[in-house]
Amino acid sequence: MTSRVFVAIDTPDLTRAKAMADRVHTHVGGLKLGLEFFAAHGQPGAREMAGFGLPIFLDLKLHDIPNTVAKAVQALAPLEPAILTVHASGGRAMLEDAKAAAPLGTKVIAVTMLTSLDADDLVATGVQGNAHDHVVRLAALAQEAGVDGIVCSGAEVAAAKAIWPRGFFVVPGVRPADGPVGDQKRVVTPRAAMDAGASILVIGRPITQADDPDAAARAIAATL
Ligand SMILES: O=c1ccn([C@@H]2O[C@H](COP(=O)(O)O)[C@@H](O)[C@H]2O)c(=O)[nH]1
Repeated sequence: MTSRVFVAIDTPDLTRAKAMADRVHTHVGGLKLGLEFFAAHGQPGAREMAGFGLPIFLDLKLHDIPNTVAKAVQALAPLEPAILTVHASGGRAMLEDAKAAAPLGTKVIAVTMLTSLDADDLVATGVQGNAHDHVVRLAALAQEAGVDGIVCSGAEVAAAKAIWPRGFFVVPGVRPADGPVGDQKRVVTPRAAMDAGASILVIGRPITQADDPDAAARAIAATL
């Protein structure tokens, strides 16, 4: 079965990105390219990474007025990414326009509450309620807007799936038991995220910063 792990290739160094993808590409289901990589290498870099033959997840977390996001999605369309992210908090019209502008084969996925945030961060940013309530509220908005799914932590995925059984659930903030969490605050293990209903997992540093990235990717796959 194809792996449900997308490895986050978070580096501005194209040579390093390609070397990492080369090492792990037989143990993962896709490559996630985010702001760090795309800011450095843009569409030509994404095309080079597509050469590994794995689905490309463009994690650009677009967040602007509807017209600007729709035009950005149109500009990205030639890459035909398997997955493209926007921020759910951009609002319903922005989500609708992003989905309308995306190629048919691209899943548009709305980021709800970043996994690097916790309850205190919600208070500090003026958001009412806890992480669970915030994620479920934004999942409902994303579903109504017609996008394909959401990004949330493994702690909320079961609740989001309960209101959106056919949604596609992307779970980052994944850490093998007792691994360093770094800047992530809402973390779960790969197994727990899958058991809770994740469609795919996004895993970066536990693989890419391991002494032996292929062994780390294989070890994670073995727990799923
Ligand atoms: O809420 C979110 C949304 C996206 N991410 C991205 O996932 C990876 C996680 O990397 P790790 O090294 O496994 O922490 C990274 O590219 C983030 O931009 C997220 O972590 N949380």
